Amino acid sequence: MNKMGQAIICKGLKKQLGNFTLDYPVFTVAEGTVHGLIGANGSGKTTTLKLLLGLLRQDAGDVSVLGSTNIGVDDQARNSIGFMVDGAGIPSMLNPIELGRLFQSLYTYWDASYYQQLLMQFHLDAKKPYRKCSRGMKVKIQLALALSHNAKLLILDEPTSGLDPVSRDEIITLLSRYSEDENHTILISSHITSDLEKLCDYVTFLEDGKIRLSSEKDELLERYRLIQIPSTRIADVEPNTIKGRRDGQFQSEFLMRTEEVPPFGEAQRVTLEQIIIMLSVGGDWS
Ligand SMILES: Nc1ncnc2c1ncn2[C@@H]1O[C@H](COP(=O)(O)OP(=O)(O)OP(=O)(O)O)[C@@H](O)[C@H]1O
Repeated sequence: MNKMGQAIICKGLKKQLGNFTLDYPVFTVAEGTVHGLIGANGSGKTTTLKLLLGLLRQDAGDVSVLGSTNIGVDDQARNSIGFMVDGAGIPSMLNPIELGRLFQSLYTYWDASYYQQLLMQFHLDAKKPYRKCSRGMKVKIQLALALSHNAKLLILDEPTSGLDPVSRDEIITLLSRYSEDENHTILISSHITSDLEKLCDYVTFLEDGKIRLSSEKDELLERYRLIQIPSTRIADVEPNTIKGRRDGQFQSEFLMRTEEVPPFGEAQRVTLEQIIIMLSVGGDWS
């Protein structure tokens, strides 16, 4: 992992869309890392990625992606970024072969044979127009297009959503392989936390347009433990140490900082999903 610089830097980023306000004092993605954006529906993941790609214009603040502050008009930056967001940039009447030709004309370093290989690997019908493809097929076509011009940075919105388990695993493996090159960076949004747990070095949790937590994944998984406490011992737990809780009839399950686990509690390791659920339902993010 190369932590020489930042592939993405946002400062004072603000965007208002109807009643929704996105507000990030600071958000960064380190070069050579895989960074996951997690958040409930409507928390601002797609809006974030569109702002980074210049598909939306911010109301305030600075965005720098691979050193460019305006990637919409910066050819070099555009060549270095592969993205999939909401089917943006895909003329839906074209089939995968025609899309390949179009992208070849747009990207300097287009790798036609790798694109062909991905179409075959994904079992895609190269002659079926994009608009007639299933949701899963569309995701795969977008991924094949994003991965075939030797991009240094991938910005991917929900690349595994709508895919069957085998296809999801295939995509995770493909992205893992891509990330082995220390010059490659991925920013990926998803609500499938198990996918992000496999893939990411860093995770950022969004809630209602705000960054609640941004951390190295392994550090985060070490930071918390789940504890089962019988109802009879709950009064012995210092309330400030309970970061999240789920109460059952005879016992409660607490999310606690690892160093604050009481000696009478049986501590278990947590998954990213458990951390999010426990913190999101009235938990203490501090
Ligand atoms: N053009 C728009 N006009 C008004 N509100 C918008 C517009 N685009 C997005 N929003 C609102 O901004 C909020 C954030 O939307 P966004 O698509 O970024 O969320 P998300 O985290 O990607 O959600 P999901 O997981 O459902 O894809 C939502 O409340 C959405 O309704």
